[in-house]
Amino acid sequence: MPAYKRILLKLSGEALMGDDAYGINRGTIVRMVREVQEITNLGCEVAVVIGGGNIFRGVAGGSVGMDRATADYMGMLATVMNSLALADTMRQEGMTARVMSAISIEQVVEPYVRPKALQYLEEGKIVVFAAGTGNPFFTTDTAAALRGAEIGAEVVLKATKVDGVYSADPNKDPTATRYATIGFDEAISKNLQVMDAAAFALCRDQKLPIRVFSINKPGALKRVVLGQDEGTLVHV
Ligand SMILES: Nc1ncnc2c1ncn2[C@@H]1O[C@H](COP(=O)(O)OP(=O)(O)O)[C@@H](O)[C@H]1O
Ligand SMILES: O=c1ccn([C@@H]2O[C@H](COP(=O)(O)OP(=O)(O)O)[C@@H](O)[C@H]2O)c(=O)[nH]1
Repeated sequence: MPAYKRILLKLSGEALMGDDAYGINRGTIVRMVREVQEITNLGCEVAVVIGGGNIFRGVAGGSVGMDRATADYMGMLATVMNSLALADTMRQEGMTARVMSAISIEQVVEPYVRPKALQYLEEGKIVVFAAGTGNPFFTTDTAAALRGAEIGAEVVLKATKVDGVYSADPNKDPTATRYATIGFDEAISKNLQVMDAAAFALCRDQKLPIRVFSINKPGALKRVVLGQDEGTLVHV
């Protein structure tokens, strides 16, 4: 029995590269999709937000002198590409997915319309939310928090390159230790960078818990959905 009826899964765009230098690694995307299939088979309704860092990050564009908002729109378009790739891989694996975009690009994907997204979820289809929040200066983590709240998800699952929330960035500080659970207020006040403060604050206000876990650990997503101890729970 899954611990959750409806979840919002945030997949790292950057992790899609696998061991490649950029872009979408075939083996990696297929593996991610099969893990999602396992949890839909458990009877879980799944909505997905995927990042774009494997193709373009607004902060990176901004740092080389590009207009930040323009760079962010490029980042949002990168998430549309990843969303299309993800939904197509789902189709190949026998699942039904629908991509909905926060920015209108109607010849390519349908626009985000909340009641329609809810309908798809009730029909057992996987909904992939593309283009983040549709606004520059935000991230796909914020989009995950926003859409998670909108669809009434019971939890936001952040599948990322680290296996949880640490006391400091574990890639920079080898003495950092992992939290089993942490409150939103503590995560925000300690300025833990695993997710941006806007995403944390939105989830805190909506009482929507977040679980952070490794995207590279086989079976971790299923363990999380079954309510087993995995990664870090960020709670109210
Ligand atoms: N306190 C922390 N705990 C865990 N990871 C952290 C922390 N601070 C910074 N990080 C970094 O945050 C990264 C995950 O965030 P991000 O780059 O936004 O991932 P994603 O591609 O999943 O959106 C990790 O790879 C890690 O290096
Ligand atoms: O609501 C949003 C979501 C995303 N982005 C842009 O899209 C990029 C890709 O998303 P993100 O960095 O969150 O992807 P990930 O970390 O998962 O690879 C971001 O850097 C932003 O430039 C944005 O401007 N608004």
